[in-house]
Amino acid sequence: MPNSKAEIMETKINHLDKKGSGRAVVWRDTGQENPRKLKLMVPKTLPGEKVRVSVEHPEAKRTKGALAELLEVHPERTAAPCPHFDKCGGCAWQHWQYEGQLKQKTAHVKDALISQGFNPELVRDTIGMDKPWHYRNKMEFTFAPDGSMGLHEQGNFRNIIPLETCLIAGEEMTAAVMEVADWAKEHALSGYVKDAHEGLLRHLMVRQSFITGEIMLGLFATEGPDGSLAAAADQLKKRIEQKYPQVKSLLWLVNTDWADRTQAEETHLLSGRDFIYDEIGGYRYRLWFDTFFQTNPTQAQKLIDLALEMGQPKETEKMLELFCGVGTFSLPFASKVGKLAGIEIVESSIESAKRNAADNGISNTYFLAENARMGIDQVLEDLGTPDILLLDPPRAGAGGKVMRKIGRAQPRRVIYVSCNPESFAVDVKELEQFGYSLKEVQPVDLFPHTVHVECVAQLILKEGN
Ligand SMILES: C[S@@+](CC[C@H](N)C(=O)[O-])C[C@H]1O[C@@H](n2cnc3c(N)ncnc32)[C@H](O)[C@@H]1O
Repeated sequence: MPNSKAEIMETKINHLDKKGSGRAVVWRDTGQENPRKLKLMVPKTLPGEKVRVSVEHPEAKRTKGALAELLEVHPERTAAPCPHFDKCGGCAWQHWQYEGQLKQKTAHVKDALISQGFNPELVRDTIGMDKPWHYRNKMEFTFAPDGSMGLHEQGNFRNIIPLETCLIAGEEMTAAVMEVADWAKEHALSGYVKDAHEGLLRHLMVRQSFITGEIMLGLFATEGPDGSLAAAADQLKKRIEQKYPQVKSLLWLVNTDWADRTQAEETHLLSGRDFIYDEIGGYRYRLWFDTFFQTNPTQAQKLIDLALEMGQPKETEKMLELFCGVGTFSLPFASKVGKLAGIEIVESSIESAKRNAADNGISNTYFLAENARMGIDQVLEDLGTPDILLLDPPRAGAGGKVMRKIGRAQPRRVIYVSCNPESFAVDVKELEQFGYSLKEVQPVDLFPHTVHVECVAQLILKEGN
């Protein structure tokens, strides 16, 4: 229901924040001697746009405004093609022509480097996608209390928008997901209610290999598929097997935890095997439901190619890789260097990395399940000074301690793959004191229509070090 206290205000969008929403300032006349400053966050707007905004809490110092009318329009504004765009929290920028999004991502990386005193000329233009739609090979949908399924509403995480389509998910995946949604509706199965900690269905995870075509469906529920649920589960199995033969793994996963994560205490295999095969760069990978794998395989291939181009691996060289996951960068590099050691904190990913190396006939690798900060000393002792060091840390970055250990180890070339320009800039700054210079930074767009940007960067040890 619209708030009767809501005020309509006119303002101009100054800039975009980290989540891709417009930011503006309004000086409100409150009848007092001085007007009051109100900082506004206005989603789905673009820099420079003049807008009329509806503000539900005008008395606050900072709050959110809903776009009511566009008075002056950004030249790169376009009609968002997805019917869910206005509400869905999945995409921030479908209303911005793709070229504009890419320019913004390049500027974001440059700003992060400038903040640490680097030359922004080192940053190349962001590499985009030829077709920036249906690029995601993995999605997680949530069940609402009434058993309908969809994506979280922007700014109102508890609200679920029932799914009709998703323009960033692989098309075949969405069709299989809709089949599960119909099945849940026909059996009148309840969705989980977080506050009351009751209800049955929580999430549906879907992943597909765009190369092998294999699909995995993982249904997260608070009870197992037995007793009163056995018949419904059996029907789901038959339905999926008949209509979607490309689903090679259908899992019923039990999660009774209060935490709303896609984790499982019990795994029940309804159909197929408990993993699917995927491929990237000609290497084959087994993916279980909880395996981290690059979600945009087309662009991930570009990251790998860039890392190889910058790293120039040679047969006689030794390499150390930190945060190696299941080996997405390790396998292509291992086939070019003499020896490769990889460190990763998640034990199951390291088990996968070992198996993936073996499945692909690669035998010059050594993988260690350990925190990078601790594991690096151990591996350096065995390996000696690596010629190449590649790191691909999570969003928080590698951190000062790890970076200083890298600096002291003195590898000749460092390749940094990053998903967060800010933590990347802080991390690489640490290496300057050890004689490294940043050579180039190549942003790559792995998540079109969102604010995220990845980078591959090369640092080299200056002569005389
Ligand atoms: C951005 S992912 C990169 C994975 C891999 N390079 C890939 O492309 O699949 C970051 C990885 O770092 C791992 N990780 C997070 N914290 C870590 C730590 N302290 N030490 C080692 N690995 C860590 C995560 O489990 C994850 O696999």
